[in-house]
Amino acid sequence: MMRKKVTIVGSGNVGATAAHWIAAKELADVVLLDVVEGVPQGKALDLLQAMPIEKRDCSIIGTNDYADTANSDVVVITAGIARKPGMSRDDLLTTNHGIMSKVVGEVVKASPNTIIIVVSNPLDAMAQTAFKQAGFPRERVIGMAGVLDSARFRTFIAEELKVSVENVTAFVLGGHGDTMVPLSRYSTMAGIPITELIAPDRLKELETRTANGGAEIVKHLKTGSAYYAPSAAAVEMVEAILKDKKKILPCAAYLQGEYGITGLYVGVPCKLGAKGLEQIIEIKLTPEEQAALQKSADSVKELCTVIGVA
Ligand SMILES: NC(=O)C1=CN([C@@H]2O[C@H](COP(=O)(O)OP(=O)(O)OC[C@H]3O[C@@H](n4cnc5c(N)ncnc54)[C@H](O)[C@@H]3O)[C@@H](O)[C@H]2O)C=CC1
Ligand SMILES: O=C([O-])CC(=O)C(=O)O
Repeated sequence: MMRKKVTIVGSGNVGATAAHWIAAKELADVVLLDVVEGVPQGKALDLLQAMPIEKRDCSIIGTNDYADTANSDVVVITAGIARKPGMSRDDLLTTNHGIMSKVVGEVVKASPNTIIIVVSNPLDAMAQTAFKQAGFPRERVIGMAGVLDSARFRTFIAEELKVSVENVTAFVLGGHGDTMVPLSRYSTMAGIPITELIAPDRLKELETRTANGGAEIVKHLKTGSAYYAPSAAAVEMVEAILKDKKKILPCAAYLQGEYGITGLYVGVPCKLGAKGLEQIIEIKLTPEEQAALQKSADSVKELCTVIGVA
């Protein structure tokens, strides 16, 4: 059987670490691409030389040439600038919009049948940019944010309840920004709703920490933003697609009336399989939850309007 091929555009912190997770899981051959000469080549060669130690067989190449990315099964786009302390993700909008538009044009020429996973920020507006630029059906352009935000929420819940992270499920919906919507009502410990286990005030604190999860790490790092959990989250999506797992994950998807939202990328529960986005799961929301989701969608729309992709 031919191995699958995954291209990662942007070989910085998130991109290179995503390559690391893919290789460690032996999921696919990896092509790391960047505009900077030498960096993708050096990181790819270094990672490749870890394979005998890790007992994994993957080809890993670094390049500046999209010809090497031809016919990728999945392309993960992490190209762009990351924020520093004092910045919001929205401050990256114009620069990353320019980068995303260029990158997607090249990706699509080299791999017209690929599935694109967008990671660059501000996430939902960048997914919308990629979707419009690619001209692909919505099934093949998906944004990564909800898996990360939910993983943060799960981490905090597991710490609070002193249980294994494996026992905790959680959903965070909405745009990947301050207005994201951690859905405590649909989050569980061993199947028990956490709303029955954690007092409302404390739960609110965990939700707020989740919504500020990215900024908390930026404040520590000072030179950039999170990358271990973000890259692991993107790779969970890659794995669900390559293995046709039909896995339900919160992802940014182009809504066409679901949740009362049309023509916009927003984080919702999605089924991922070999075709990419295979289904959007509509869960019943309370009026407060629906209003919070709508508010989040409104802030995504504002950004999309600024860059002309609304
Ligand atoms: N969706 C999410 O949940 C998350 C999104 N991010 C975003 O992901 C992006 C990448 O973050 P990091 O890897 O930490 O940044 P980084 O600065 O370490 O890496 C970005 C890389 O993109 C490359 N690049 C810039 N323009 C390019 C182009 N035209 N073509 C190819 N490569 C290009 C740069 O040379 C650099 O190597 C940022 O926008 C960040 O905000 C980061 C974490 C989570
Ligand atoms: O905070 C950032 O800028 C990077 C990101 O999206 C996250 O870690 O959630």
